[in-house]
Amino acid sequence: MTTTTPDSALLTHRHGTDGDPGPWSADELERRLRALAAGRYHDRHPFNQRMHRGRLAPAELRTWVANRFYYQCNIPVKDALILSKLPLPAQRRSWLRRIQDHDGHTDGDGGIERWLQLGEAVGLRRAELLDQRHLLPGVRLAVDGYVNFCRNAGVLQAVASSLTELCAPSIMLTRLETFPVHYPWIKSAGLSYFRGRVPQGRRDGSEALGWVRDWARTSEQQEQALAALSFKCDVLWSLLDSVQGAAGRQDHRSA
Ligand SMILES: O=C(O)c1cc(C(=O)O)c2c(n1)C(=O)C(=O)c1cc(C(=O)O)[nH]c1-2
Repeated sequence: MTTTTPDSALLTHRHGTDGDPGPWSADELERRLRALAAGRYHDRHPFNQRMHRGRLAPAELRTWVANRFYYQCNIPVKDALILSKLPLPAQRRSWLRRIQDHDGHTDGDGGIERWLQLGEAVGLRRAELLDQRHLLPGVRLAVDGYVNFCRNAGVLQAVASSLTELCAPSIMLTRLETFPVHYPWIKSAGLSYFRGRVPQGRRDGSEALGWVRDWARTSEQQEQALAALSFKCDVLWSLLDSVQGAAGRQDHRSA
């Protein structure tokens, strides 16, 4: 079992007077959101670290790809829930792009299709991903937890929970650099999901950050935004804890 770095100081510590600390400036809120994400992001998880150092066996990579598929499938679902909470046409138009990025405009494109191609490149048949036969209970719980969070939370918290995307482009670039070196058996075409997410993640992360800066004006709202991001870091971390646990059991069987 691995744990995330506790960072309750980021959630609570304020400089103020007379017991009424007052809200942070938008820049200070952004600094705290970025610091929280940088300290708790799943690029620090031992499973991702092993992946990026080329230490995963093909079966472990397949377990990760098959399980992450459930996350991929649910991203547009949670984005539809968020879209339904956005009050303005321009905001909904903009958020709609995220759903299209994953679902595509036709059957043959979009992020979910590209993840299926990644699956094929690591040796998984499409049917194996689509029928969820490899889905681990802990991964289902973590992803369903994220979707339900976005269903039940207010729009500020739901949008703030997507802010892990501030860190996602860099993890995509790490995979694009390290996979060809460490896993040359994976065809380059299979990595197109990661290529596509670099500009998409940058665009989405900065849009969501701008909205959160704008909306989180009170101390309570700012703390809600930080707590939402903290929760999302836990979702990603738990997902990898489950995948790592299953990979350990695979090792045990083959030992
Ligand atoms: O592979 C990753 O490490 C990673 C992380 C994240 C993230 O940080 O939430 C996302 C993605 N990938 C991703 O591909 C993606 O489409 C995505 C959408 C979101 C979101 O919360 O809206 N996060 C992520």
